[in-house]
Amino acid sequence: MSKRINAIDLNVYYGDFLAVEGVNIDIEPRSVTAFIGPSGCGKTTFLRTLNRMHEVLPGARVEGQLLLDDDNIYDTAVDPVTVRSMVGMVFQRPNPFPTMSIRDNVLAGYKLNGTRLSRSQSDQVVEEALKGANLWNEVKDRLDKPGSGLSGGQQQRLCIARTIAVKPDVILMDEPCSALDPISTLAIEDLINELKDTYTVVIVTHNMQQAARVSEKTAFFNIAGTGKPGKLIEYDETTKIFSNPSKKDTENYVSGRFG
Ligand SMILES: Nc1ncnc2c1ncn2[C@@H]1O[C@H](COP(=O)(O)OP(=O)(O)OP(=O)(O)O)[C@@H](O)[C@H]1O
Repeated sequence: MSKRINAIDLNVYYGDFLAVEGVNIDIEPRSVTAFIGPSGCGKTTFLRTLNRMHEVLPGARVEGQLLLDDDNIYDTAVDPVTVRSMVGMVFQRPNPFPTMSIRDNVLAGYKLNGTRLSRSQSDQVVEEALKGANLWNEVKDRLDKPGSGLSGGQQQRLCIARTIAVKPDVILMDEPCSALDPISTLAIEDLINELKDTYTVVIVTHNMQQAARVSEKTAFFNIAGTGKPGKLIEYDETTKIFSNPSKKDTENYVSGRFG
């Protein structure tokens, strides 16, 4: 279920603009890895290369290799749609399909990839995914009501249920709590802590306390100036990054001296 991610000499472009340069990183399965760094250093751009979402933009491309266990997801024979079913993504703003019921939101991945489930199979998928996202007890009596009727934090957990319903190997989260209140944020952080028992979780966050709370490893990205590419500066145990980083830039950033 959970897979190792290994980026080798990864360069990421928007047209001619090299946005992220030369990333080498080995992300462990069944763990939470946080990406931190100042605005514009390429955290989101790099995250979106991990499930080939980057290339949906015209002119956007990637050089280098991205291995999921031993398979390069950028191999010409690999279908990006398959990659996206193995590597799910949760976005900054909860984005349930507003007119769909809670139940249909959870099942959306199956509908999109054309998998037909019997009523009892789909009941089981819905219950398991909502339990996995710590949302079942709150919604089990209103599964046929629209997903848009939930609170922001519940909607984000519904999006996580939708992601885990298709049984991915990796879950990418791009600032999943930035639109949420502190209580909902804590619920998502607790959930992330549980998800790592089953999945490889990678989270972009601006909140350093959050990175410290949820992740085992942290990757610090930085940018030398406007128009320059973002680079991975330091990648280590989260406790080391926050207490005794090896690089001066990391220390300046985590101690709040810039960014
Ligand atoms: N669609 C795009 N087209 C062209 N350039 C882009 C696009 N999206 C991002 N960029 C550029 O790529 C670089 C990295 O941006 P990215 O959003 O990945 O940074 P980030 O570290 O996630 O920033 P933030 O913390 O502000 O979200 C920036 O210079 C940005 O302007």
